Amino acid sequence: MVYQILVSDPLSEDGIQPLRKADGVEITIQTALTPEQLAEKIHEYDALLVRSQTQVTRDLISKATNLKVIGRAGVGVDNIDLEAATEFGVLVVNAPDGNTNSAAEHTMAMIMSLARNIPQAFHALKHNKWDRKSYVGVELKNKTLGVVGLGRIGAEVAFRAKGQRMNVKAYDPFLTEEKAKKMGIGYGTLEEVLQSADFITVHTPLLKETKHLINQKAFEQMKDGVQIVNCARGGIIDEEALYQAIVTKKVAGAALDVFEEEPITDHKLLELPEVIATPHLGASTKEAQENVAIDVSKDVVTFLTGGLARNPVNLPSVPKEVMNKIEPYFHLSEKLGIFLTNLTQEAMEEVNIYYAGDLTDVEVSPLTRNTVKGLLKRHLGDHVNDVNATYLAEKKGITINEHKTSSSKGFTNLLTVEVRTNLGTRSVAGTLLNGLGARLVKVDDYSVDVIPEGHMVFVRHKDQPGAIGRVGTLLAKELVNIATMQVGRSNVGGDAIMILTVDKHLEKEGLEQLKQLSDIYGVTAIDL
Ligand SMILES: NC(=O)C1=CN([C@@H]2O[C@H](COP(=O)(O)OP(=O)(O)OC[C@H]3O[C@@H](n4cnc5c(N)ncnc54)[C@H](O)[C@@H]3O)[C@@H](O)[C@H]2O)C=CC1
Ligand SMILES: O=C(O)C(=O)COP(=O)(O)O
Repeated sequence: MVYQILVSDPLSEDGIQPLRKADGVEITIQTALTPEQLAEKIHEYDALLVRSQTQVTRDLISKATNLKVIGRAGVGVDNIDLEAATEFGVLVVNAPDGNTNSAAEHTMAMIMSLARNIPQAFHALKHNKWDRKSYVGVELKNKTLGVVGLGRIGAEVAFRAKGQRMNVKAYDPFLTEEKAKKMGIGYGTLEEVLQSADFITVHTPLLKETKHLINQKAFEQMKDGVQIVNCARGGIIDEEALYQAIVTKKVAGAALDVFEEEPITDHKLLELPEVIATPHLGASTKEAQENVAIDVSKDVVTFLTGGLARNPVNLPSVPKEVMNKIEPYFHLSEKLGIFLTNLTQEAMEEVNIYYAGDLTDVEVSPLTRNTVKGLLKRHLGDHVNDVNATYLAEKKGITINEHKTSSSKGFTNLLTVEVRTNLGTRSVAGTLLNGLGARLVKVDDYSVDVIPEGHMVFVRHKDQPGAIGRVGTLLAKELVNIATMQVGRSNVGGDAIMILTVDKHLEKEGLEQLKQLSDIYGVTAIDL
């Protein structure tokens, strides 16, 4: 299998070497496609690599029938419809660390350019004007820099601003007073930061909650003559409100690397002498581009070839040590889901997954997703994967609950899956036996010992002499060879079950004949 990868934005050639060197992948670089051209050819690709230009919309993703992964060579994923990607089972990975330094340096360059009017003075000089009077600046020393969003880039900017002898005051929902103290910076609410800063720089992602975070009301709270920097995302600052704040002299200057709409050349903010700007250059350094392209290329290849991506955006990332512990259970968890979904004829309302024994002290959410994938596959097919399994379950109104329990029933590890429908509850439990592999150990209330593999026939019957023989005889007549058989009963003469593993899939006709046998309550063919 050769995976087809499309690179639709300019990526560093040195950075995509991991892709070029990988076996089983073929790269196509086409960075000038119109949205329509991209939509037309996207179905040919297994992976798409982008920066911030390509708009990866729901419509595009819905046409990408072979797409498995979208790699964003950079941080911001606001150009990718994450909900659609998740729904269609497409993993999104980004490269969150590779351009932090460049973005922080660019922010500092913008702050210093603003403070000393460097772009304006240069522009005048280029136009033969030796003007020293108009471009008197301000020092950074002892001024307060308000940092809104103290993540990777915000923190690097804060660190550098301290080097300029600035006082730094930051607001971030995850920032505590203690952490701020350790970093040697001030801590405040958004309002306190806005009120006290001489320069304000934003470093949040663009989210519903951060759209127009800096709006007219925010400008009103600021000091007169404040200077504003946005090297994060257009839209965090309300451009109309910024324009008004500049023309009314509330804001003395603004440095913008990003805009609500990009690319843009004729914007009324660009006509103001107080505004300096760059065309989204924060991450445009040789080093950053190489870093992000390497990171994202590695993740895309790893994921396509069955590995675990380091920087998933629409899946929680799982540390390697945790993955090593839970990986052996993956096979079992999916099989339990598939087995149980075959026993469940009615619509699932609730799924409870119980982890016991060795599984109580590790992060098990990847196993939960895998079990849910197994549960949904029968009706939704291969369209269900680890990315969209829990999302699709929730969309179908199925509640998924994960429980850790001390009741491991004597097994060193035990995974129990229980499905509730309007008719009651069905459950199946499995364990991983040291050196022997996976086993089904319980179906509803019956204890069993079955390898969850291959073709199976699950029979519910009355515990009567001859019931087992009749099933065996009929299967022999259908030329279905029985490999193993497990029986269990509630009490003598009561309800009982048989789990047969057989050498081939039991066809519908054979199934119907089995159901007609006396003392048989139900028969299900299960292919694991
Ligand atoms: N201009 C450019 O070329 C570049 C722009 N960026 C942009 O910079 C931004 C920050 O990137 P990173 O620092 O890597 O991300 P990050 O995820 O490390 O940091 C973002 C921080 O914003 C905080 N935050 C979220 N909502 C907030 C709110 N309402 N108020 C205050 N803080 C809030 C988060 O808690 C987090 O600490 C992103 O929007 C990214 O796309 C990143 C690289 C280059
Ligand atoms: O990483 C980010 O979020 C950036 O904004 C960089 O964007 P770019 O890859 O330069 O189009």
